[in-house]
Amino acid sequence: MIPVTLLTGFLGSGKTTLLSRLLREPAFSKAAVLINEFGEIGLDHDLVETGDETLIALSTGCLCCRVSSSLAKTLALLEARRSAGEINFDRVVIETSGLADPVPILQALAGDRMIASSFFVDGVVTTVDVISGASTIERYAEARRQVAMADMLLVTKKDVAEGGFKDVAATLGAINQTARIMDARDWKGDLVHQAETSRGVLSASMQTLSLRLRPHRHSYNFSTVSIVSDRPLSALTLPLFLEGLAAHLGPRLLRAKGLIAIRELPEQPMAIHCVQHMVHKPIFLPSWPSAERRSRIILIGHELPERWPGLLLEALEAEVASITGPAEPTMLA
Ligand SMILES: Nc1nc2c(ncn2[C@@H]2O[C@H](COP(=O)(O)OP(=O)(O)OP(=O)(O)O)[C@@H](O)[C@H]2O)c(=O)[nH]1
Repeated sequence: MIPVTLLTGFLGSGKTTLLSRLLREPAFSKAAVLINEFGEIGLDHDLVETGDETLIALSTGCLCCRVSSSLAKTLALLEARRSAGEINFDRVVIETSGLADPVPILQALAGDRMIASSFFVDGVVTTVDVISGASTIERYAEARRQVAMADMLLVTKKDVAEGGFKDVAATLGAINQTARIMDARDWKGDLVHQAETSRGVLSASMQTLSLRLRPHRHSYNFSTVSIVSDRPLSALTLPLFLEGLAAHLGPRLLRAKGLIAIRELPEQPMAIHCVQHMVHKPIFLPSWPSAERRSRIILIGHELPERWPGLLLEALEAEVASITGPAEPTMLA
């Protein structure tokens, strides 16, 4: 039986960062990884380093609403290829989208006979951001369900807000009395369930949860805006763009992330991240992770305007180029 770890947590709470670290731990060095993102275009699979054949981006869309059948098919295919000796993995990690409800995903895993005969869930790991975790839990039912279903609650970004841990831990403990709560940096990948007990424990917690919380339904009409540009952007444009977005969209913007081709450094894409009001420090990757070299920016939130974020980026880029020198012709989609 192959263990499956479900890695969940609200938008921007640190799932991909944790996963990248986890895959360097010996216990996870032969893990197959399935990544699901909310937007139309995915980025996370480009930000995680692992063997190409065992890193699979599940068709974008919310795993809990639309793609649980593709999850079952993907696991079945992985198992068939493993049995045929074509690929090698000894565990699976599923990173859900930040808006996913874990319950329908666990139900899909438990309800499929083929999956249940080859895989078992060894734990639900939920990341919670110490900066915005408590307010997110208050505002979004999705975040509460992710916390309620967890076996491990991993508090992230403690390095940025050391003092917030106790408060977040108290909020988490009030929702889930049985999960371990710890600093994400201290977790080495140990999990709780064994093959023999996994199904019973999980169905008991799913039942308890369904008594406590209303059935799965997203709390808002979440949407995404994708911006794709095939010419490099000026490094100066991006902070202006992110500030402009934050100022105009306020709490409706939950997440912005992107991989950007920078005019000044075209061989090293810049990864940008905004999580609610917080703009994280951009990081230059050493090289492009795949053949796709266009800049891609994804915004996730509710009541997002479809057109003007792209127009804003274009206008700011033109303005910056007028000061710093001309850029190549624009191609924003
Ligand atoms: N300082 C600090 N930053 C962190 C930590 N964990 C994650 N981040 C930053 O938070 C931002 C979002 O992290 P991700 O790992 O992409 O979050 P995610 O949960 O995978 O995001 P989605 O998949 O979009 O839901 C990035 O800029 C990370 O570098 C942490 O422990 N400390």
